[in-house]
Amino acid sequence: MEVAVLPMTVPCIALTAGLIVFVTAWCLVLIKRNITTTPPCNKADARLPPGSRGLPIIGETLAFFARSPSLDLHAFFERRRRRTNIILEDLIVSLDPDVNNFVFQHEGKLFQMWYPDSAMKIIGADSIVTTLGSLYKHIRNLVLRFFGLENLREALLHEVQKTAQASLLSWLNQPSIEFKEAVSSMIFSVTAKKIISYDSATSDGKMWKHYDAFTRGLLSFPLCIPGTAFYKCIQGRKNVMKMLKELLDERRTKAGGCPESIDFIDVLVDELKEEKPAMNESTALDLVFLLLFTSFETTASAITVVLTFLTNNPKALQELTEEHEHIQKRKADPNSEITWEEYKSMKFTSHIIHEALRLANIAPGMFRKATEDVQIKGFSIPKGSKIMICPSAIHLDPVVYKDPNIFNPWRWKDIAELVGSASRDFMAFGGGLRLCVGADFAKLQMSIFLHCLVTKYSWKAIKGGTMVLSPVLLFPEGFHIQLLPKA
Ligand code: HEM
Repeated sequence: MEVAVLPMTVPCIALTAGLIVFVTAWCLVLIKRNITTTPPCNKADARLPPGSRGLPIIGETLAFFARSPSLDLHAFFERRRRRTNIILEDLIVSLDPDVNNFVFQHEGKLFQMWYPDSAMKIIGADSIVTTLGSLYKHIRNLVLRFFGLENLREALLHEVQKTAQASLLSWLNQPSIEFKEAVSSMIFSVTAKKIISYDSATSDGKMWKHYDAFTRGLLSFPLCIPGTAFYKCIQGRKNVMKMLKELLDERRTKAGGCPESIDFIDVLVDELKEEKPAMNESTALDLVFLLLFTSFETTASAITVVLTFLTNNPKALQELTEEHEHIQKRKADPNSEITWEEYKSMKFTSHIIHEALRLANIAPGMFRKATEDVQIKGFSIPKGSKIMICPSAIHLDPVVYKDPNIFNPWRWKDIAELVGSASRDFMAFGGGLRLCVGADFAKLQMSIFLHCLVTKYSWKAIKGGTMVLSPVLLFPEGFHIQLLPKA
């Protein structure tokens, strides 16, 4: 057993897969795949997790950031998986599924969400991430009014389908499109319409441009001086926030619109107008900023991963296509929209999505803080310790998933259907109380997009498509494809 204390700069995909954050922190790395189960111990007997300090100042930063040329477990984690090795002071990196599960199960009691200050600078100091207790529940319910199952069924199913069809058609005559960029913009137009009534056809594209600058800078070195990508990222956020503030002020002075055209920002304006508002303006604006961002960046990455796997797996593509052609054939009117029941019948599609998310580990780390002294498996985690939960350890565990590095959507046929998008062995959307609020929406968008794609089109890979972990998922050369009409 050893203790690893790492002063390091940690990039993490914070909330969702898209929230890539640079963090400068002193970290203790706890990583342990095979911690021996010890009998319940007295607090006095419990040991701090073992590990080792890295180099002075930089700790194990370089190893953590090193680019891994595949989706296999990142070398930084793999090395530690074989050791009994926990954290210590500020950051415990947990690769242990029992510990991960324990933390999720005790959310709000023994642990609470925590992200480092530098991450909060990017996602907003008053974001949903920092909210706790009844305010958190209130905000989560507000978000679910727009992105929960009822609204998915009543409104978003239709809107997602319409947008996917129009986007695919617009890509058809182009010699090459960078797929992730194109999908990001498509998704942004759906979610931004719901959140701020953004109309991609009439907009001047400024907000999308600022978000784009923000996203590109997220993976850069956090040096905030003019000219650097990180500086542009921060400027991108400032510009978006300015636009959102102007929009909020404008809506405040307007009389209420008709119920059908109410968007998320209208709901927030009503909240702020209350005599004792549950949230303040800053919380409202940070929420809108985060929702807009997470909703497109994460899902676009996920769809790109799916397309990459399908390109290299003709058998999976064929079974997927058959599933959707079957749905199409059973329709009385082939041009009618996908119904909720048809969407729910897309079983193989959901296997593809879960398999891609399992392998891609779009959100490689989730951060929590211990609010009490906690004993887990014979180790002591002192109150105030910060923990990074790493789902890739379980997603790539050969005991849980046979041949874990192989894309095998068929394995999901033997796995019990997930209740609420997560299980002890599947944490792509997190777990516990803080489970991703957009999980159902993301899966719906992916499924409907795939339906529209495989029933009408085929594609040819032109360039790129390589996926690497750094430790966040990257497409260093993008993924350029040509969309073709189906033969
Ligand atoms: C494939 C797509 C997505 C993935 C892989 C993903 C992943 C995640 C993960 C792992 C978390 C938990 C973070 C933590 O526990 O620290 C999370 C939280 C969150 N996600 Fe997603 N997400 C996706 C799509 C979306 C979408 C479409 C939305 C917006 C509609 C969204 C909004 C959020 C929000 C607001 C939270 C914070 C929830 C809370 O604190 O309770 N995500 N996501």
